[in-house]
Amino acid sequence: MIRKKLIAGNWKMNKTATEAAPLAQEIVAAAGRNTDVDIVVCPPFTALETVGKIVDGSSVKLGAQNMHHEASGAYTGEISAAMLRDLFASYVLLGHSERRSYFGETDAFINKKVTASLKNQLKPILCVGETLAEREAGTTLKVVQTQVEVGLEGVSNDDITNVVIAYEPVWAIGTGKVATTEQAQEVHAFIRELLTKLYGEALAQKIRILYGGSMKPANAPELLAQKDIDGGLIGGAALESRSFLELINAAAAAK
Ligand SMILES: O=C(CO)COP(=O)(O)O
Repeated sequence: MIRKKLIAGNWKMNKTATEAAPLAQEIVAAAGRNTDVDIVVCPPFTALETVGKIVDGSSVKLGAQNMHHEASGAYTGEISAAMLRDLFASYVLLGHSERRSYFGETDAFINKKVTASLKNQLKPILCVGETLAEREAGTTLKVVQTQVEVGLEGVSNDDITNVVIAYEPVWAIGTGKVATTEQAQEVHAFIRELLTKLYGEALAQKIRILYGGSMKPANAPELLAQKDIDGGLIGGAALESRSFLELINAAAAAK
């Protein structure tokens, strides 16, 4: 398989630094030498340093959940790419649906972050996905197309293989309602087609497209077996080491 599977845990606004440490230790102890699957944990900013020290030297990589696109300046409450790099983050989630819906992030704004992250050697995980209303209105593919096209504006052929896309249908996030494998594969294949149009077949085949939204050990094997599903972006099931490790094992088995 040309694409190595990637399992990323998005801890969202959960875990103090004190609480994050044992979770990170358990993950490193059980999977820190696993090289079959790329593993990323994305704790809140306040736990980045603690978790970063724990995963250092293991195969578990550190990711942040957001960043600002400017290098520095008067942006109270914000965090720059350089600040993340300084704590040894190598990935950053951008455009998560919770950022889009609660904090008004637009595709154009998210695009600035995508290009800024790449400039700073951070790998962006660009999150896209439709709401329930958009799915019911039949506009899923159109919505996802705009999110991908605008999100990736200005990203060069040299940089695109450092980008990860995460398809997270909003109606499946935290709801226990997972997309069917057909629904997920349809959108993943569509995104791959879009990437092929934008970057050509050879590069598009190298880009990882993750599924997110109520992915659990029980439904992961079937999702991860789909041709264009290259891993998972996990919320709830990433907050407990046992389920997160089961997902890593499911990805290793699916490769
Ligand atoms: O939003 C998600 C990951 O970014 C998915 O969350 P859940 O796995 O809790 O549905």
